[in-house]
Amino acid sequence: MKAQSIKAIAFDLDGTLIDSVPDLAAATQGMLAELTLPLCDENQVRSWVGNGAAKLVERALTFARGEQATQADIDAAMPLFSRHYEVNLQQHSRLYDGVKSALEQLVKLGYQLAIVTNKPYRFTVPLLEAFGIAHLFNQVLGGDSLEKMKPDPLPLTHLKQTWQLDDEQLLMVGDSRNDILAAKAAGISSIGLTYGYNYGEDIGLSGPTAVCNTFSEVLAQITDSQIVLEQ
Ligand SMILES: O=C(O)COP(=O)(O)O
Ligand SMILES: [Mg+2]
Repeated sequence: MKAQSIKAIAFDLDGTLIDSVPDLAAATQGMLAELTLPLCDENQVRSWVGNGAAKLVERALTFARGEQATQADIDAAMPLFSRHYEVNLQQHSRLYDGVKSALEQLVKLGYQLAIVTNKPYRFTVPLLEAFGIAHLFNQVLGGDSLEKMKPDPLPLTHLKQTWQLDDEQLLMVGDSRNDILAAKAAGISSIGLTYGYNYGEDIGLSGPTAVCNTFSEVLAQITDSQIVLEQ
């Protein structure tokens, strides 16, 4: 499959465009403190991100209680986490280097861009707006926008249907095995980034079509006609 056939790109958010762990960690700490449970550290939170906010809360509670959190625990803690996170979405988070200019360049070149994140939708749009990149995306899918989230292919197959794209016309770019697994299950190519969060695991082990170390390399991969993405 050639890079030239790509028309649309689905970007993951946390660990791909935005280093969001500092604020996710602060919200997790705030939640644990309110529940008078032992606190965790930022590195632990980094290893818990990837399957949406409810899963992060479940992993934090399981750690703090020393036993598997029940659904009732999670349901009770979720509003606390959400309250802390929504007022501090971008206190300490930052866009990774080169992200904004590369996205602007891709839009200029005529690519359609989407966000396909496992983060709940209500946190996703304000975060994109806060960083001044919301207008660059034609579609934003949060982890709760459809019935299933990554690694299920549903958000990507939904995008293919909505935009009437063939498999080789859509590319997924992400930092987690969930992004790569979703892309594979949807039958599309993927670029795996090495700098994000992937449960401490090498993204190459998930078998993305290509691996990039920086966001600028992603732009080069997509726009450099020399480079062929082999499916
Ligand atoms: O919220 C998460 O757990 C991960 O979000 P992401 O899919 O944007 O990496
Ligand atoms: Mg991610």
